[in-house]
Amino acid sequence: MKLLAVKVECSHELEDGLSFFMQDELDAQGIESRKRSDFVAEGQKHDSSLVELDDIENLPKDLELTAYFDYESADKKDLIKKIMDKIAEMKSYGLDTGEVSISTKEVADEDWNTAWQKYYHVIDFSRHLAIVPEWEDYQPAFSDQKLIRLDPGLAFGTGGHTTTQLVLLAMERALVKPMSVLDVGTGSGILAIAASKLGASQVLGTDISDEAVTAAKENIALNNIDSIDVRKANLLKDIDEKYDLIVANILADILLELIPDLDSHLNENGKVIFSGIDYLQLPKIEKALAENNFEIKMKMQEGRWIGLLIARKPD
Ligand SMILES: C[S@@+](CC[C@H](N)C(=O)[O-])C[C@H]1O[C@@H](n2cnc3c(N)ncnc32)[C@H](O)[C@@H]1O
Repeated sequence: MKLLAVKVECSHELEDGLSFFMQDELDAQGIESRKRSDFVAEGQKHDSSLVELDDIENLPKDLELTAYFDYESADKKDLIKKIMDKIAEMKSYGLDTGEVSISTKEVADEDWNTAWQKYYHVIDFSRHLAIVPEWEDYQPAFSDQKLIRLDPGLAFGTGGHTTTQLVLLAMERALVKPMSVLDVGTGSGILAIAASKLGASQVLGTDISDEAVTAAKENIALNNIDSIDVRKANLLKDIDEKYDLIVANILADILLELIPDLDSHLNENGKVIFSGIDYLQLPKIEKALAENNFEIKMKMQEGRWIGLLIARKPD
């Protein structure tokens, strides 16, 4: 599928309002935000940093928001006009817009998937887990720290993205015994592999994308694990089994489709971990969960991303 990428360079003061507008009113399929201040903060971390400042090409002047639209149905001129009008409206509220420029380009879907993966180094994520690119050496900080070896290829999931890390954190909390785990939207397979390394008894990873299924299988083999299956599937359709833990790091609108099918795929006392939720989209997810008899046991936020640990409401 071809995508139209619309890049808006402006002041960081517009980030929330403009992201919300492009996602909710212009129907962007995804939004990537590059903010100078984030890179500077990452660059100041010690040697476990996810991003080396010196490696960054085209460090943004302030904020770069890139929204991705379906190429076939997008009307480029109309989108630009609506974005410019919105920026003018935000200026009239007294926001500093900075120096605004808008550019567009056509990209293959894969370019979007790999956009996160440019700066990929060892991530010594926690006491229990480190994520190690296939081509790098790493000496575990603890003798029993588990290594997730990865070559994400074209699939999403290097471990560097906040949304993935929120699931890893919640999984460390939730996996208190050898559980069966379903990883919906497995991408590179990172969460399925992490679940297995954290002691899951049996894991299924699914994805709608052929590239992801291939990448996940390769990464599972790289980690010498034989208790993980990978299957192409659209959310929970065509999945018959029940699981103790279901994890899904997918954008909020797709999670909304998944919620009604959760109950029939969860064992008794089963748990669910969601990530990929922009904080502006959280109310929709909270409402849908409540309507389907689920409650939020733990809520995590990093930047604008929300991760949730969820369970059935008690009877
Ligand atoms: C944000 S990535 C998450 C990858 C990995 N699990 C992680 O946490 O880093 C979302 C993944 O969901 C997959 N996906 C999107 N829509 C889907 C659907 N309807 N059913 C299954 N997978 C889907 C995408 O192909 C992509 O690999």
